Amino acid sequence: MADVLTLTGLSWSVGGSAILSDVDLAVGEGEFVAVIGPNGAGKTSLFNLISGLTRASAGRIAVDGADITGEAPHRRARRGIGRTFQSSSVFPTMTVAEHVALAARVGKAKQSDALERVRLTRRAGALAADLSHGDKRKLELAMLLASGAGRLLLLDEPMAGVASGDVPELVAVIRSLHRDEGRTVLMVEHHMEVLLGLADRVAVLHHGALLAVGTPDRIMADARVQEAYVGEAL
Ligand SMILES: Nc1ncnc2c1ncn2[C@@H]1O[C@H](COP(=O)(O)OP(=O)(O)OP(=O)(O)O)[C@@H](O)[C@H]1O
Repeated sequence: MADVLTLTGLSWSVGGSAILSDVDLAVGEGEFVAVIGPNGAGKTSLFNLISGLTRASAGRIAVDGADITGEAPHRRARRGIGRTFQSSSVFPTMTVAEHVALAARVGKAKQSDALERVRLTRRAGALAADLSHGDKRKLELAMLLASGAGRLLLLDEPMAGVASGDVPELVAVIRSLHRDEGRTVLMVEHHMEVLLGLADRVAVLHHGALLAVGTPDRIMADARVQEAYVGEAL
């Protein structure tokens, strides 16, 4: 399995504070890696570095072996890096179909079946403002697919704010993008029960450093991980 994403000694400091320190992680083609860690561990900061929103202070980010550490976000998107954010980013007064059409135009990719693949076709004519949180998440995924930036998906807490009854369907959509379409996924998620059925490996961040990487079962049984989560549910 070739590595799609390779992080080497990746570090990020702000105003003299080290937020991420010396992170080494290789993600294989088609792999699903969950990123967990207590609040403030640096999970979103890691995604910001990979997607190019912030620049690394030290270390290297490579995609398919090419160094992209200093590359602009839009060039990373062209390499297939697609990212979602903790809070939904949709335009309330545009319909679902208009969102996907816009994403397809930006990316010059085919709009085709993006809505079908995220199971949102029946809401094509709805205004984004009228969607449930779960459907907004699906729309964001459809936009990534339509834009062509979905070979390496960075999903930042996609279940946040989603009604518990809608979680299984969203998990099924994400699983299908990974298993059926072979997309590589890096996903921040707090709920281990969600990750157990999805992730090949779990990477644990703690105080900006990578504490452990392993299968979900091994990570749940890891005493160092349990210690890092003292006072928080794992
Ligand atoms: N632009 C910034 N300037 C200063 N400090 C920052 C900045 N961005 C993040 N931080 C700090 O870096 C640390 C890591 O933040 P980050 O959002 O990456 O954590 P997280 O693991 O995603 O947390 P959560 O689970 O709460 O979303 C926090 O202490 C945060 O306050």
